[in-house]
Amino acid sequence: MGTLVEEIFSRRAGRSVRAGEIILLDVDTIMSHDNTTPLAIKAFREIGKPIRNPDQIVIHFDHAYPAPNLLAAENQQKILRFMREQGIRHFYHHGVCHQVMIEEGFVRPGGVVIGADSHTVTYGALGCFSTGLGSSEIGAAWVTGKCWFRTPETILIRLEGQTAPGVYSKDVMLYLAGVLGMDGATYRALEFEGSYIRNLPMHERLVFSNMSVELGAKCGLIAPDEITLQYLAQETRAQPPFEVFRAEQPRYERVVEIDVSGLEPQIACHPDVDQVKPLREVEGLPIDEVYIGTCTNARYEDLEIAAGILRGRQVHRFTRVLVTPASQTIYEKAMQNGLIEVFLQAGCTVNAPGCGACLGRHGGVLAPGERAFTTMNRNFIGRMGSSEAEIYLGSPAAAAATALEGRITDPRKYL
Ligand SMILES: CC(C)[C@H](C(=O)O)[C@@H](O)C(=O)O
Ligand code: SF4
Repeated sequence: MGTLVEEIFSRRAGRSVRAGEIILLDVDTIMSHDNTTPLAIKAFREIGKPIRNPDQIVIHFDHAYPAPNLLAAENQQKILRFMREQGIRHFYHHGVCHQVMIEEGFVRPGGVVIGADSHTVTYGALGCFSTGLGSSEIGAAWVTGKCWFRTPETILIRLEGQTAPGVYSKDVMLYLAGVLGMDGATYRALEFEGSYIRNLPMHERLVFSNMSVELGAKCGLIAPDEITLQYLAQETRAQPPFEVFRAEQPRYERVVEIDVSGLEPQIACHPDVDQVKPLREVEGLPIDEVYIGTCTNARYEDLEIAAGILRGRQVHRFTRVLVTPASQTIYEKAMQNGLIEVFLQAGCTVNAPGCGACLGRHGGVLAPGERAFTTMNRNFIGRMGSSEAEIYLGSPAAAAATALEGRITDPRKYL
């Protein structure tokens, strides 16, 4: 009984848990990656106790992979040695950690997953409580297999209606970021529901959970349903049976209702994710780099939408257009279905799956004065390289249209 997060915590604890309560829970999986594992190892060594269960631990190389410099190479070498020493088998270098976690079946409705990465919240779209933690907390969880949480209060986001052509879940989420603001959900659980969500395919639902942390949320949950179960069966290695549950007589701290029917394509402007406007208002702004990638919007369907716009056309001569599929599986499917060919023929650069240009360390770093349009989730100053660069966020369709014109372009023009 209660909100989705109370429901998940109660099931796990075997008794009724309510918002505000601090609770110690067994976790299913503990995730970290090339960027955060070294500090977790340090914390683990300081604790000086053995790993409870190496099979609970999943480590990814994705943030700067293949290593773009000596420091990254040495860190990855150190992690590989640690995994061998500790018998950690779940190691992936097959794309952005969050996408791979889902594909490989580590994410289940009712599950509890922690990760040394803020976008661990992504798994909430499958009804899994998941949240990002600091590396030392992760090192401690390796030893105990547990983690403490303060059960968050919940803000319900009720989304009704149907979006117009050219408007995607990314536009709706950006609009919500504009409404709530960057600290609008600090340490709250977000719960997404309504007729829009119920009809939404999983790849679009994932955008809401993924970007929940941009509003400060501890998690972003969607109740598991038929769409969830089908997705788990068809797109992941997760093994049934799966728990299906919903919020029962929930008490919400706040309810935000949005009718998505009237929305047009949105854009988050430099330098914050809540600087959101209808994209039309900044149309024509010149763009040096377009980046279609990340754990937010580089799934197969995102690439398909972008390719649909780029097919048979050429991207602007002086705009770098980078496409980085979220995972190897997505890359492979995109290749089999001719999408990679479309990107290459249009003049895009297709990068190895992973975080790519997102962190500003490799794969498309921005120079001072450059301006990027990307499908990412963050656009704060310095995110993609120079602190004098600007970043704008939008949907894959808007990114593709912008790539063609070399300036911010309304995707509806190319539908
Ligand atoms: C490097 C990592 C800790 C970071 C995060 O936690 O989110 C990164 O993935 C990001 O998106 O900024
Ligand atoms: S793709 Fe970007 S936002 Fe996602 S985990 Fe990687 S660095 Fe973080």
